[in-house]
Parts: sequence; C-alpha cells; structure tokens
Amino acid sequence: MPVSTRWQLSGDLFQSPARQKTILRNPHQGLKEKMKALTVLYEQHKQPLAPTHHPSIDLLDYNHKRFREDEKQEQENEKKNRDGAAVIPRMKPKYEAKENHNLNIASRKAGKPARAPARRSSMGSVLEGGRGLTACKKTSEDSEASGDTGSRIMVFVRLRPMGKKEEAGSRRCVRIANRRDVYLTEFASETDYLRLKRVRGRHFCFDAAFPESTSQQEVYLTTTTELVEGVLQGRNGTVFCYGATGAGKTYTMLGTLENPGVMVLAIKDLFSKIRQRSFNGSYSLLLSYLEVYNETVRDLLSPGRPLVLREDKQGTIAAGLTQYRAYSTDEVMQLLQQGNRNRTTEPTRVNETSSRSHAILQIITEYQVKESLNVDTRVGKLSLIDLAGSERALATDLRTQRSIEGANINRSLLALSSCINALVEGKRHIPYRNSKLTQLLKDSLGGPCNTVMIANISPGHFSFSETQNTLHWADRAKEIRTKASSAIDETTDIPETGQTKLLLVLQKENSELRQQAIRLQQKLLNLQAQALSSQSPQQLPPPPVHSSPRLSTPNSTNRNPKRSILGGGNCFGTPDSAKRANERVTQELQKRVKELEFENKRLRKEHGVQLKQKDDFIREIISKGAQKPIDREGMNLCNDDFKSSRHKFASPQPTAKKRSFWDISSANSPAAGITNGRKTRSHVAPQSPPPPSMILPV
Ligand SMILES: Nc1ncnc2c1ncn2[C@@H]1O[C@H](COP(=O)(O)OP(=O)(O)OP(=O)(O)O)[C@@H](O)[C@H]1O
Repeated sequence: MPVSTRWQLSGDLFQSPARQKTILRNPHQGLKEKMKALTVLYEQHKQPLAPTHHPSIDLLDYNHKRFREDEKQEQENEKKNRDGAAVIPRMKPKYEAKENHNLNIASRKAGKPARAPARRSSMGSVLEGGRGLTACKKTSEDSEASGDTGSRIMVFVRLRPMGKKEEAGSRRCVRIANRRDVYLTEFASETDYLRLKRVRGRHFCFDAAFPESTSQQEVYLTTTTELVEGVLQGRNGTVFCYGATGAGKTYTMLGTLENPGVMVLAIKDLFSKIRQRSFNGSYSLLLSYLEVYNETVRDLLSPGRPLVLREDKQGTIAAGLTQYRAYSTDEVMQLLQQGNRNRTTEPTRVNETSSRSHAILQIITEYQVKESLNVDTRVGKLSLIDLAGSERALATDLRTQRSIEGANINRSLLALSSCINALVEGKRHIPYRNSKLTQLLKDSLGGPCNTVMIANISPGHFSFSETQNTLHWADRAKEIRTKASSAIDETTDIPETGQTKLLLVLQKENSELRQQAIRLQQKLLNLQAQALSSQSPQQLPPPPVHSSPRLSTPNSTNRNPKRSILGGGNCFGTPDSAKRANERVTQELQKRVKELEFENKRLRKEHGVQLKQKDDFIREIISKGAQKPIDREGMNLCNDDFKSSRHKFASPQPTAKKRSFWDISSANSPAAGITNGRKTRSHVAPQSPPPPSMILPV
C-alpha cells in the first residue's frame, strides 16, 4: 500500500500544474538539461578548437613565422643591394597590425577593454593601438625639426644572440623590426590563471635597434662614428653601454681579438683621421682607463691606491689618474687588454666573466689644423663606458661579496636612474653626487657633450624582467637633453647683447684704470721716499693725503668684493631679476669708472706738482753746490728716476701662483712623469711599478 500509494501520489502530483511548476523551478533538474545541451554544443565545436594554451604563444609563433619571413625579405633586399639591383622599399609589416589585433582579442577574452588607456606616450605598448610607434616617430621628428640631434642623448638597443645554454630551455621574448622597433612579449605559465589576464606585449622605439646578426663594425658606424668626428672638431663625446649581466655590454665595448668592439674601433678611427688631418704631423692621443668598484675609483692602467674625484672647470677628474700617450692602435689594444685584466670580474650565475665594476676609458685628442692662414689647435675628449650589470642582486648571486657588489652596482645605477629622471623632468637639482659613477658621468648626461647610450638586451624569456627594465630606462634616457654641445667656456653662454658687451668694455676699462691708479700711487710713494731720504725734515713738503679707500694695492685685503655679471651669480634668478641685477651692476661700474677717472686726474695733478717741487728742490741742492754733502747714490737714483716725466714705472710684482693640483707633489707634475714620451700623473708615481712592459721601448 505504501508503495502503490507512493506511485499513485507521485503520479498525481506529477499531473498537477502546481507540481509541474515545482519541477521546473527545481535547479537540479535544469542543470541536468543544461549539461546535456552544453555537451552537445561542445561536441559540435570540438573539432575546430586548438588545444588549450595562452594566446601569447599564438602571437609569438605567428610573429616568429612572420619575423623569419621578414628577415628573409631583408636578406634578399640586402643581397640585391649588394648586387647593385634596385632596392625595393619595405612595406610596413602586416604582422604589426595583426599583433595588435591578436592582443586585443586576448584582452577582450580576458574581459578587458580592447584599448587600455596609455600610461605614457613615449613608451608604446602594443595594447595602446600602436601609440608607441607614433611616439617614436614624434621623437625623431622633434629632434629633426629642432635640428638639435647633438643635444639629445641618442639611444640604441643591441640584442645579443641566444647563448648555447639558453637555447635548450629559453624562448625568445624580443623581436626587432625595421631596425628601430623593439617588441617585447611576456610569457605566462599556462597554469598561472591570475597572470593569464595580464599578458601583454610592449613596443619600444629607438634611434636604432640592432638584431642578433649585427656586426661590431655596423654597431660602431651607427653609434659612435659621428661622435668621433665631433671629438676631432673639439667637442666632447660619451658612449655608454647599459644592460643586465650577460647582455653583451663588454662584448659591444671591448669585443674580442677577432671582433673588436667600439673602444678599439673608435681608437683606430681616431688614429687614422687625426694622422690625415694633422697640419704638421704632430698630434697627441692621451689614454686613461679607470673603474668604479664598490664606490671606489681605481686606475686600471696603473693599479694602486683608490683615486679621489675632484671637480674642476673641465668637469670631474680622478686626481692622480695615469694618462698614457699612445702611438699606435696595437699599443692601445695591449693597454686595453692589460687594463681589462686589472678589472674586477667574477663569475656569477648568469655570466662566467661578469664585470663587477663600471669601466671608463677616456681618450683626449689634440692636434693642429690649418684653416686659411690660421693654425688651430683642436682638443676633444671621448669617454667610452662599460657599465656593470644592472640586474638585481638576487639575479646574480646570494653570497655576501657578490651581494655587496650587487648593492653597490645597484646603488650607482639607482643614482644614474635618479639623475636620468631628474634630467628628464627638468629639475634644478640633479643628484650627481649620490654616487661616483654619476659624478663621473655628470659631463656626459648634463654637460656640453654628445652622448650615446647603447642598451644591451638578451633574447631569452628568463631575462624578461631585466630586459624590460633595460628597455624602460633606455626609453626614458631618450628624453634627456644635454647642453649645447660645444667645448666653450660657460661664460660664452651669456648672450652677447649690447648690455653685456657694454659691461665687458666697462669691466676692462675699470681694470685698466685701477692698474693705472695703482701705478701712479706707487710712483708717488717712491717719490716721497726719495724725497725723505734726501731732504731735511724742515724742507720736506707735506705728504699727499690719499683718503680714497678704493685705491689699493693688489695685495690689499680691502678689495671690493667681486661681483658676478648676473648679480651675485644666482643662476636661478628670473630673467627680470637678472636684468635688474645687470642694470645695477652697470650703474655701479659706470659710477666706479667715473670715480677712478676723477681719482686718476687728481693723482696726475698731484704728481705734476710733486715733480715740480722735486725739480725745484734738486736745482736748489745743485746750486748750493758744496754747501752740503750730497748722497751720490740718492742723487744718481734721483737722476735716473727723473729722466723724464713720462717715465713708466714697473708694474707691481705678480702675486704668488695659485697652488694647483700639479704643485702638490713634484712627482705629480706632468713634466716629472714624462718618460719615453709617456705622460704620467699618478700620485704614486715614485713608488709605482714600471710602466707596462708591452709599451716599453725595446
Ligand atoms: N653580439 C654578440 N655576439 C656574439 N656573442 C655575444 C654578443 N653579445 C654578447 N655575446 C657573448 O655573451 C656573453 C656575455 O657577454 P658580455 O660579457 O659582454 O656581457 P656583459 O653585459 O658585459 O655582462 P656583465 O655585466 O656580467 O659583465 C659573452 O660570452 C659574449 O661573448
């Protein structure tokens, strides 16, 4: 009964509309049906679906395919070019648009708007709908339009080939197109569902980007040859390599014996050009090589005590740094090798011979050229810098020494990035003093210098974050503008307006008058002294009273304080305040000139009277004859002294020469250190070991 009743009951209930409603609302019932429907749908769509993977893999595979095609096309073009055939202009690769499209799809799938708002216009992301490319075009157009290519830091990127070890497990995350566009793709793990949504590619654009196959010669010709030309014209130039450990900085800068790098090629170029251009065949090429290791500066060509950095008019110098006079490229190569042997290198997890220091090679050139009738001496400085790896300490090694090095490398590179930031943002204070490296790079970043930055990157996806970091800073450095690149003294920066010219003329007149007044005053004092020595107190004329406190000897401590042309030297004053200060100074100078002229007249007059008195007095003495014994010496002196009223007095003794760095020790003097044509100013020269054997004359 209970069973039949149950059946019956259930059957009844099933039949009733209320029960039917309950069943329809039952979630379990609906789920079953939905599952069925989904299974059918899945079966229908199963065939066309690819195996589950991240869209970025699609993108990369697609890009690689296209990239290979692109490379093939480029190679064909180059071949045609070599063969003399007409070069077909390359079309804008289609895959760029496809890439954006792909990523837009990826982001739409991930529930994000297709176009994320641009964070910064200069750094392009492929998600930004090609904004990076636009920004890049704008940058180059900007510089071209303003015609100030020399004042903007030129930024290049070099991608090194995959290493043998990397080839096994690493995937390429960097692609270079059009010789200037760099595409960076981030890989995410297939199981990393959180990051899956945030996978994105980045696009950067630089002055030039070198793919793996680029030769050392090509890198040199594109990045440094113009700088070398500038150095020969008398402008300073700097090339520095930046990048993570093992990214190829030392390879780019120094290279190998078979494939010499920028340093060697630049020196070769300098030698050959300087020899061609030197007017009388005489020239000098001075070389110094130093490293900054753990915030100490060391001489790589003559290792010894750490060097102290000093600031002078020419910029920051390492006091006591050895300078070698080089005569041939071979000699320079040997010097560089020797210097590099002294450089601190350690194996790290990433690089077997990782440079743990920043190395700076400086070459000062001097030669003479004949232009029309004049002989012009040209002096230029080229600095070639191989920075230590920019990776985080953890990326290299955890051991203490390496960690300290890493911290110091990071400290100096952090200081470098702070300086780059401050320069880009146009801040007044640039924190150069935060590290030795930035102190040494002060000239190159913010001074009158042509500067090139080569950012080295690795292709493997294991180095993704380091590569991204390098590209970020390289992109930022693009915005730095150095001062107008000429090796002219700072004072010439002041516009030569009429007012400035007037000021200069007045200053010159002022100093001339001052000298004249001093001479007259001395002459008078001499006369008085002579009169005193040859005259009795009764006959002595009253001494002239010089009440003017403005007249002083060069040694006087009562000098007027020096006034800067720009009113107290405040370089941060507004143009109005500077103008007002200029006017004030002009007025003051004019007043001073008038005073001096008046003083001069008065002194001349007094002088005339004095001379007349003296003549009378001498005549009187002579006429008295033997009445009084004459001091022959004094007489002679007087006679000599009064040959003519227009007699010129000797100018005052020059003040003692200011003690310069070279005077500190005789061993430091350039003259003292010259042996066999080599110039040494090492502070440890007397005790220092003999110069490198390879450059000793045989
Ligand atoms: N363009 C290139 N072509 C061929 N090999 C390269 C290239 N760039 C780098 N390499 C090789 O990669 C390795 C690492 O390069 P390198 O020592 O120059 O890196 P690095 O950036 O100076 O590293 P670190 O900062 O640790 O000193 C070297 O074996 C070098 O020969």
